[in-house]
Amino acid sequence: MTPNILAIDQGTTSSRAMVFSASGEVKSRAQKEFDQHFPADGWVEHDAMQIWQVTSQVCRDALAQLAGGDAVAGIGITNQRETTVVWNRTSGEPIYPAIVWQDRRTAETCKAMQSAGKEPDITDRTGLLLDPYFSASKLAWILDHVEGARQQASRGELAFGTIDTWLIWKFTNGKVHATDATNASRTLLFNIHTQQWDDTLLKLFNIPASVLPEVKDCAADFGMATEGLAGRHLPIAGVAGDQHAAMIGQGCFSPGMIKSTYGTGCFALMHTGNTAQPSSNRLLTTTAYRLAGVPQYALEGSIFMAGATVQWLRDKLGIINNASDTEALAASLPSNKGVYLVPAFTGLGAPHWQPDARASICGLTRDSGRAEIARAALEAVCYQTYDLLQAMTEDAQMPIKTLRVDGGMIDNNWLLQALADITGCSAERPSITETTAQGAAFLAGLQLGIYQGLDDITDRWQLERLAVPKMSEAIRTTQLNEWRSALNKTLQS
Ligand SMILES: Nc1ncnc2c1ncn2[C@@H]1O[C@H](COP(=O)(O)OP(=O)(O)O)[C@@H](O)[C@H]1O
Ligand SMILES: O=P(O)(O)OC[C@H](O)CO
Repeated sequence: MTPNILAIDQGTTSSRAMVFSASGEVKSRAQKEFDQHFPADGWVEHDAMQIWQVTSQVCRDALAQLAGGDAVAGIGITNQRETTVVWNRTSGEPIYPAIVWQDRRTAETCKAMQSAGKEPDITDRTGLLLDPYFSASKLAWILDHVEGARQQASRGELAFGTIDTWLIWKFTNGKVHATDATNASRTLLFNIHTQQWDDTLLKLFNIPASVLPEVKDCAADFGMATEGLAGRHLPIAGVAGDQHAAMIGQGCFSPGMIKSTYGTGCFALMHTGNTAQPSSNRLLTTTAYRLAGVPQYALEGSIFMAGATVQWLRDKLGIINNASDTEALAASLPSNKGVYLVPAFTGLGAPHWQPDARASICGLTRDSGRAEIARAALEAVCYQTYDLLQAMTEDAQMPIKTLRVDGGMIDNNWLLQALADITGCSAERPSITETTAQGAAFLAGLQLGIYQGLDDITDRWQLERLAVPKMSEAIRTTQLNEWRSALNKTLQS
């Protein structure tokens, strides 16, 4: 019997379930969006119960599409990271909506802690910055704002989790309260060097240890899923945050390998080996993955608006009908004609971390039209990637070995080539671009003995298209200088 694996990719806007065969082909898939709630300026919430219902529904749908003889050996879970859920251990009901990673309600708390000089020590322990993005201040907010929550927590009645932990709890009917080392690494409560919850950080954020889940390897026994699967019982055997799972799916297992995902935003991670490399460029240091108790580390940089800028062209400017229209528009021009779009719509992420910066378009003339703007939107992603790669190679003190790309935006062949041209680095697109779900399936497969080790996974990675840099050095330098000038104007305004 061929063993298949059910991979769950619980993202920010939708839940996906995909069944992969042992050789890595997609046998079935189902996807469903869920509601986004914006109750106040800068607040973003999800209904954790709805996430559970939608996620278990897509699992049932993907399983129902399988042929009668298709056996499923187990489940891998990957998820939007940092999003924070607190629930009652007895009722299994959340005590407050999930506070999403994008939520900024704790900005003032973080600023006050920064002013009190707390950030350097926190960064040393966690590899992260003192920012509302991460879970700790969100968790403290829930405990402080839901009536009676602190008392319930002190009686051991509450559980905290990121979305992986919440789903594991629901699938196992409250039998397992666990997370993996990558998700734990995004909470600001986990020491990435000792790979344990850190008492100093718990004290600093006023978090009782009683709410925390057990931290396991990415390939481990996370219990038996007995709920939500229409009567099936399947072991949960692999868990990783989505960007970390994409590293696994892209086979980035040695220092200098980078995976960069271009969806709504862009997240680039560079493997840096078995020591956590601190950043002097305000990149994040994080656990890339942990197998058999041994952590591997990565440097991470994020761009807030990648495909989201293309959505803006479609939904707000109305200059394209579909995201894919940008490809022909960009290709229709012989050059960018000096037009640059700095997509700081929600501030700028790494390495700038300027939450108050706002977007701009520079270099417009009477002659400029939709093609110039569409091209500038695509090029912006390439310049920002260049900036991240520069910061990464400087921090890691190692050259780039490979740049593997994925995500919905990278279907765009013009963008793929521009990425190689502007970064000066060959960009590799794999045949299966659902690398996040595939990574979760690989992790479960490792635990279940379907794969014997990482070499098995490396062997399964297949190149679909390679973009080699072709742009002349002179044009590249000019464009990078003009980008820098547009960026500086934006940062100074
Ligand atoms: N051919 C294309 N060219 C440019 N952008 C695209 C293209 N196809 C999709 N996108 C963009 O990619 C994003 C969708 O990618 P996806 O990986 O599904 O994102 P996410 O997982 O973050 O929801 C959208 O923001 C869309 O605008
Ligand atoms: O759900 P995505 O793909 O937008 O990813 C979200 C990230 O994990 C947030 O850190």
